[in-house]
Amino acid sequence: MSQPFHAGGAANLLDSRAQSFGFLKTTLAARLHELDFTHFGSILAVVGIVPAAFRFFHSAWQSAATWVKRFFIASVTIPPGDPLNRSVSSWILENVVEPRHMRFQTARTEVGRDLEAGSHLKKTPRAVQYFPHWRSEWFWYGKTLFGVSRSLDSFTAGMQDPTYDGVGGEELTISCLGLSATPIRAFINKCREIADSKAQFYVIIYARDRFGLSWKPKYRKPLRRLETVHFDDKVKHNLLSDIRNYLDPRTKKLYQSRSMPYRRGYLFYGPPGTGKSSLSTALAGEFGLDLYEVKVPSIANDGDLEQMFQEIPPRCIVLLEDIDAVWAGREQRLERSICDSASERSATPSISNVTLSGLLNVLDGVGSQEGRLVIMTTNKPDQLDSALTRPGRVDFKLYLGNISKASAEQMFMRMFAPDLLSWARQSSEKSDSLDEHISLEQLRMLAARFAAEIPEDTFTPSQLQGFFQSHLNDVMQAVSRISEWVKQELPDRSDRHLEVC
Ligand SMILES: Nc1ncnc2c1ncn2[C@@H]1O[C@H](COP(=O)(O)OP(=O)(O)OP(=O)(O)O)[C@@H](O)[C@H]1O
Repeated sequence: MSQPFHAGGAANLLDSRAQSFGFLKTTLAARLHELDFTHFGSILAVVGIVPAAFRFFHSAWQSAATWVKRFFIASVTIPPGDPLNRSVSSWILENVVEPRHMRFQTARTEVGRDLEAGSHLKKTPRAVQYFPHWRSEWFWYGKTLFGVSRSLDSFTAGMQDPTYDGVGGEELTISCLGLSATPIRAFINKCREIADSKAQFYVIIYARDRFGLSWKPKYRKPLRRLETVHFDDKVKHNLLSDIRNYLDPRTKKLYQSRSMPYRRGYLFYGPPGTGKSSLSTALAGEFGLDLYEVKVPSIANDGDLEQMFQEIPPRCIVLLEDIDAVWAGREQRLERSICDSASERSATPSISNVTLSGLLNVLDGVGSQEGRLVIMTTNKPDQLDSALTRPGRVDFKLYLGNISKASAEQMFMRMFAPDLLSWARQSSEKSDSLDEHISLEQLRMLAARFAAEIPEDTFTPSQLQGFFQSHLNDVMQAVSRISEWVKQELPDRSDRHLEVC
């Protein structure tokens, strides 16, 4: 049943509201009567003066700061992208910015890393990276107070490049109180020493930035020891002594005193997956050199190539990978891009306008720099122009081929020997399981048994690496399954060979 409507209740409510408004009205009227309007004038005058006073103090502060800067502050500015910038920025991040737990941060989705927690899901959530958003900081180093400021103009643009890790890409200015920049130089040197001592465990690979305007450190790869790249020991020894001799400062003087250009070129050739790139990176680590990756097909013209080479420092490795592919198929690609419709054309990979003579010119032309080590790699050495491989441009040719029995044995030891340590630890914890673990001597015997199954010069090292990847957890299984794997792979190889023919 519906409730009856009581008009009396509503009327009471209206009455009580009317009473309270009346009370407010009378109180306000009484207060306004008491007010002296001359006070309003003073309040307005004070309020009007505040901005003017603020402007005055602000400009006084700025002039004082400029004056102090001019006479009492020394500063050093480091341009963005310079390796020194990275060294100093890393120190400041680690020792000043991160401990202060900045409240302002920049976040972006990390490329190439998924959150492991979600790996059971079909669509794995991607990890998020956070970067402190700092502009200027003060800090003590020893007994000196330093200031550091960072120009953030390029920071947001740099963040759009997934390979940029937020370190070293912005102009830095370090300052300190005093009339000399010596304390800043000492500080910068210290940062460099620390960075160098850390970098000895990494190879830094430089590549052109997205716009092709400057060199940027693209990857920091953990050092790969030369022992992990398997090929003929004698050839390896010759290669190493050749490079060691070239990098010796006495060789430079000898070359210069005899008016010979101080350059050395290397050509690594052989089938795909035989270690040409791996060897280049391992050599950079062995000799403590940075590696500059030159991708000729993505360079617009000879002028850009020349500019790139001019910006490469003298002591480093310049790597030109798959050099045969640069001009191969260019005619077909050109034809295709002329015939294709506009939309299809935009999807066609860009065609390099770099000419062979442009490349020869940067390698050993009149204006080319000296002291570098140029490595070219190719799968098809016979397709290279003889001008590119003549002595002076290529001084050492190295063939990397299929794996030998000896190298297969070394590879086996490399795959399983690191486990010896953990086996030893486990066996000391559980004395009853001692028999299950293998000694170094036993492992050597297994390696010999394994290598005996591998036909000489038949499989590429990367093929064998693929086999190890699926048997890493069980050394005995690796030995027992290898003959079966060889049988499986061999017919495949002959089929493929027939197809190619
Ligand atoms: N000689 C080798 N010793 C050890 N590992 C090797 C060797 N050759 C290849 N590998 C392994 O195989 C993989 C591919 O090697 P890499 O890229 O160096 O070969 P590549 O000859 O440069 O191939 P491509 O010509 O296709 O560029 C790497 O993971 C590497 O560890």
